[in-house]
Amino acid sequence: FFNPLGQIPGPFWAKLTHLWKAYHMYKRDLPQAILKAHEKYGPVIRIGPNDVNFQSRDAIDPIYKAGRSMPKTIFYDAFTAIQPNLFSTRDEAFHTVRRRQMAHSFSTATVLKFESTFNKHLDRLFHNVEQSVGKTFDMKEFASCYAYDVIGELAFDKDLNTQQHPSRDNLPPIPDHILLGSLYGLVPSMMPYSMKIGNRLPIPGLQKLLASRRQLSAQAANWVKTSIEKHSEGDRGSLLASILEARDPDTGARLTAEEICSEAFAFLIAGAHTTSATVGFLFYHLMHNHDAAKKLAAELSDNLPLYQEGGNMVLYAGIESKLPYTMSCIKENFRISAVFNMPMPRLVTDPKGVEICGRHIPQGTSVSMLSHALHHDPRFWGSDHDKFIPERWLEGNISFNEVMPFGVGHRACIGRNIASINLLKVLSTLWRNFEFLPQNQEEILEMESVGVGEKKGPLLCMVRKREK
Ligand code: HEM
Repeated sequence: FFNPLGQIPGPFWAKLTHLWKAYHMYKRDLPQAILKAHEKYGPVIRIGPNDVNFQSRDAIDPIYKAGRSMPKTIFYDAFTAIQPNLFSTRDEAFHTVRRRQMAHSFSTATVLKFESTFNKHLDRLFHNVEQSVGKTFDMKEFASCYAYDVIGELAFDKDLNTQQHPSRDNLPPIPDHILLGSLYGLVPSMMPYSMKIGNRLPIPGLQKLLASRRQLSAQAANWVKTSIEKHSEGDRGSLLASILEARDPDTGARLTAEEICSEAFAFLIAGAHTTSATVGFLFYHLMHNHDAAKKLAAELSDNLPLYQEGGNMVLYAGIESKLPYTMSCIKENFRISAVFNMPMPRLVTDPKGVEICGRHIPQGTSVSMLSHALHHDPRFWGSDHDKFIPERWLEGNISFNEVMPFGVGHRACIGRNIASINLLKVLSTLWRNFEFLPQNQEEILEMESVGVGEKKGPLLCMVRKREK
């Protein structure tokens, strides 16, 4: 009766307890549950006792472009692995300095200096796909190993080479780490205790996961230590080397070994699964949409030569403008299957509260948006929002600002250039040289999300090599 959010509709249990979100996160269907709740209750809903979620582009600016007055909420504390890092910190002053310190290392110009790293791993991916001609294989598994190797080498300056024997069993359980963080973070009242309690609960699966997390972070610390030892002044030949050279813009101070380790670890967690899941969805959509696949192949063959192993890899510079249809496939995939699917919560700190979509939201409320819900809003995208239609980006005059796969504002993804370059190179190289065919043309796409969504189950396919 007296709760100022009492008038905002939403699922019954969500108004009473954070466990509604945690339950759906555990079931790996939180994005679908929130979208369904929007379909039932409208664009402004309660997804927790103190959480309001918006499905309207009018909410983007007041939530994500209000700067320091809307910091991240306690949800993100669960993603602090070693020390506070750029992704997880709630301290806006800390964030400003750290982001300025590292921004240069993520600019397009800097990332393109590491293009040979992308090429090396893409060559291995190419080789693995080529070796699979005539067989059925899981493209998701290939993409996971590829993404882990590329992001691992960028973050740690170390060739992890899981593509040598591409198997999910050789990868650390990054999706499980994300699930654990998301579950801990979604029940804020438990946050100060959940990590401590989690360490003591006699649940074998949980203890195995926590042990693998400790092992990965110890390994990461070792890799960073080795890199620091071999680093020489002025060397910016890799992302890690570039970060080792990064300075605090005010004091000129460099990041300490622990700080670098924490950031590098976060790059792996934030960058590897998001990239491989995006590749998985993109290849699924193209394999199940003949027209789009044909147009894509035609554009690529008009503009790019076939890749001969050991020859020259597709170079990023200048290809974006030559490949409008390819770019629209990538954009449409980001829309229809946005992988970053945690509601990105921000805290209202203004004592007067804020006005969002005509609603007064009081101080202390957690407000959020979910890409999946925004990208499937039929009021904006039409009744065919569930269809993969790259043409909407060419004909509809729609701007990429209508979607938010990388977040928005000062906390948006710092790795966006890495992800975009990676995707364009992978898609153009593989689709130019191979025809991908799904094992099951009738398969219906289902997403499962641990906070980052991926196609449920394997992506079984076959390939034919293109001759011209
Ligand atoms: C397709 C790939 C990717 C997607 C869809 C994606 C998506 C996102 C999103 C939506 C956010 C905002 C999160 C929020 O506000 O809660 C974010 C932040 C972030 N991402 Fe990515 N990301 C991708 C790749 C990467 C890569 C490759 C890296 C690093 C190598 C990376 C590092 C980060 C970091 C450090 C942040 C926090 C930025 C800040 O708070 O200043 N991401 N990402």
